[in-house]
Amino acid sequence: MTAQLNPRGDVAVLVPAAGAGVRLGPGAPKALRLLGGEPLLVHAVRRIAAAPSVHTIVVAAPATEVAAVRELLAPVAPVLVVPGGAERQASVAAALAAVPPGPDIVLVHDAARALTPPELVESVAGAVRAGHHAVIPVLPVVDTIKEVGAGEVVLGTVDRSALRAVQTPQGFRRSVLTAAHAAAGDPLTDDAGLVEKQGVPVFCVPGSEYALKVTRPFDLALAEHLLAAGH
Ligand SMILES: Nc1ccn([C@@H]2O[C@H](COP(=O)(O)OP(=O)(O)OP(=O)(O)O)[C@@H](O)[C@H]2O)c(=O)n1
Ligand SMILES: C[C@](O)(CO)[C@H](O)COP(=O)(O)O
Repeated sequence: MTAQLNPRGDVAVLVPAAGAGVRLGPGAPKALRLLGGEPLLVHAVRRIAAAPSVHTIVVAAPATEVAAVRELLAPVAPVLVVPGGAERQASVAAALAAVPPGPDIVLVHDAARALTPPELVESVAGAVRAGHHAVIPVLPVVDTIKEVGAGEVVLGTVDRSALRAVQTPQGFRRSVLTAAHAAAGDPLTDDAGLVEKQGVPVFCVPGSEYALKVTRPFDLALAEHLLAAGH
């Protein structure tokens, strides 16, 4: 099977899926844990593949699970699978290195955001296509945010009007993401952070509540409800 989805598409999506899922508790690597009877990664890839602009999907799998992940995803969508690294950033770099010639837009999307709608993939890619070299989906921060010091004593209340909670997929001109990873130092938690360090402006688009990251057991329970409700 070719690893290409839409040959006219201009978007490659990298899916870091090599994390352990420590915060979710003991079990299989998080991307392989079940949501509605199917691994999180299957849900994520199915939704990415439904986005019409997507040309190629590259999954960074846990190193010991590469063959199993290829087999798992074969009936879902044509994908390339590479071994991930010890940090998310290394997993993204490995997937980026495997993108074939062609796509000029690269999105990076956590397998853990399993219910992300295809429309968000399209809106992030569309903003890159429109001229923004780096694009992130964001949500407003809904809670009051406190800065806390030693002994759990509040130091102050943070002005949250300028704060945003950041999701994936994050989208980039391919050359911009490649240069940012080539220059990367200590691992950061997201790719936009690397691009910011290069002085490239990062543009925000509205995120989606359904793009929640399954991080803790509560998130998985919430995702189960959303899936059962048809998302
Ligand atoms: N070495 C790593 C670490 C993380 N990821 C991926 O990056 C995404 C976001 O990471 P997170 O949700 O924090 O996953 P984990 O690192 O698995 O979580 P934890 O810190 O609880 O172990 C996930 O899809 C995860 O599989 C990865 O590909 N390679
Ligand atoms: C990339 C990310 O999902 C954006 O919210 C997030 O930064 C991943 O961070 P984590 O600490 O590895 O969950």
